[in-house]
Amino acid sequence: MSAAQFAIDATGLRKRFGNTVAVDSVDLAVDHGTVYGFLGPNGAGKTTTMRMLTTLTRPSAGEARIVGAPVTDRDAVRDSIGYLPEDPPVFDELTGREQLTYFARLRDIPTPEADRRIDAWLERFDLAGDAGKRIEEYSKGMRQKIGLVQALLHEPDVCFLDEPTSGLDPRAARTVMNAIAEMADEGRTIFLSTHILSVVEELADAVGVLADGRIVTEGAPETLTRQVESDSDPTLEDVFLAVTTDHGAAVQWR
Ligand SMILES: Nc1ncnc2c1ncn2[C@@H]1O[C@H](COP(=O)(O)OP(=O)(O)OP(=O)(O)O)[C@@H](O)[C@H]1O
Repeated sequence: MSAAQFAIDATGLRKRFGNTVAVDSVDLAVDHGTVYGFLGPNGAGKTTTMRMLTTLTRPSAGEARIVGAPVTDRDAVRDSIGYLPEDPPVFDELTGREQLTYFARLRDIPTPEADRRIDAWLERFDLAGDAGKRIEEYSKGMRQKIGLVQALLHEPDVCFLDEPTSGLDPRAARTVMNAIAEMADEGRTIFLSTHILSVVEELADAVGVLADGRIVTEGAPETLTRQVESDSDPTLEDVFLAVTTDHGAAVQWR
């Protein structure tokens, strides 16, 4: 593990598309070996932030580092990160196994080790029997599983996961959640963006809520829920509603 203080750190991160400020000024300091839940309404700027942190979009201003390496230096960051985007990049004409083998080559994983990891993941995700089918024949959930495996195959220090349980049946979603918890136990860092708050409630050590391109609240889930007034036991949903709307909310921020 690197000597960098944080797995992810960002200062004043900003992205403008023409007249649209997608990400305004985001500061982050995510500890090694933790799960960071990244929440926010549709259009808040979560994907754009993740694309900047994974070197896919260049920031308009500000800085970010992954395990100490600047995100503007793709070669320095590449091996440390894995990214599951909302629509995983897969080739319809390849089989599931071919897709993963192709990705393993791109990541320079030696073949025997790649085969071992691919077999283990396919087994874990109940995909072993379909590994020889072309991806065009896969269901949404099967594609999602392939996308997730290819994000994790090189065992990166920092994983960015956009809706990792989207489209998955409850058993597969549970497998993914267990895998995320295991990765954090191994010292990896997971930056988890999802609208499924129960997933964040279960897994996240810290939560940041983005609205209009800015982090409007951040902290441990139990710290955030303590700050919200609700008739029943406050949840992250109450926190989300309180900090992302200033009118009509059933809950109030203390
Ligand atoms: N390539 C682009 N060109 C122009 N505007 C963009 C581009 N990408 C994103 N935006 C805009 O930036 C803002 C933030 O979008 P982004 O996709 O980051 O939000 P999000 O929080 O991931 O939303 P969702 O939860 O719906 O996935 C939106 O207003 C969006 O229209």
